[in-house]
Amino acid sequence: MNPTPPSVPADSAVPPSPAALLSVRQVHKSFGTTPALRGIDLDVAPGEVLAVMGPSGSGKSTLLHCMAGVLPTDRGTVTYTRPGAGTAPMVLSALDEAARSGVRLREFGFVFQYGQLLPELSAVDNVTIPLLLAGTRRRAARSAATELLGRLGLTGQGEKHPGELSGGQAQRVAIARAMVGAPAVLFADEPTGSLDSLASETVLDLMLELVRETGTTVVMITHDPRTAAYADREVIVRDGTITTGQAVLAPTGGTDRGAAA
Ligand SMILES: Nc1ncnc2c1ncn2[C@@H]1O[C@H](COP(=O)(O)OP(=O)(O)OP(=O)(O)O)[C@@H](O)[C@H]1O
Repeated sequence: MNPTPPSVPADSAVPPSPAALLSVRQVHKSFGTTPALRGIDLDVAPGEVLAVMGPSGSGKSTLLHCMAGVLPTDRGTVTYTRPGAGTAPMVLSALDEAARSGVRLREFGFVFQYGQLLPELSAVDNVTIPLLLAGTRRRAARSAATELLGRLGLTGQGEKHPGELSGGQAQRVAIARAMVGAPAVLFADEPTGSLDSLASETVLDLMLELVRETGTTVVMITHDPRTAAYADREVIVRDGTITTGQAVLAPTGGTDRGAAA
């Protein structure tokens, strides 16, 4: 991979933040004639848990997909700086699909609301998939997957298939699968949206404990204020722009709640 040096988009007043792990500047994205994002500026600090809230259709999932390099942007930049000393920022939005896909595989984990586990595989086999794709040997992959499932409260459940698990257990398997490759960023789109409040609490408690321990940065979409309360910071997207919350890090790299929009 050849990291591209960050550049300042012509229509952005604020350059990408050097303190951010992900720095979004003036991102626009339309589907045909439907504008989904209309000039988003957003930073995510390393190790931060960010909640993205907003009404249905406001652009949250599109934003997450642009930040994660799933979707190309129409305009603006998404700059990603891999954690660790001396790593050069890369303009993710300037990479082609193959290069973005490589970054996603190596650096990012994903959890969605539904349907992300392969029903014909056991829980442990679902979790081993990313490791096997990355070239880990089967025995080591199974051992890592079993340990992580245990860490998420699923000791002894590894041989069950997704259809034999409760919704909360299945989401914990999905989190294990997203986290087993030690991603730098976990992107979660309504990770507990299909669960009742008790199961949701268990899943969030375990997920947050794990990401805090590993220092994983989290970008989490949610409609639920109780879920957003788990985050360090919250922004609200309306009509394709961020209308509430501190979107851009203070120049020192810290949070500056006084600068909230
Ligand atoms: N693949 C697509 N094709 C066409 N329009 C799309 C597509 N994806 C999103 N849109 C449109 O873009 C806008 C933003 O959608 P998006 O899914 O990002 O919103 P959201 O805030 O995540 O909504 P929800 O909370 O309901 O999931 C909406 O008008 C939506 O209809």
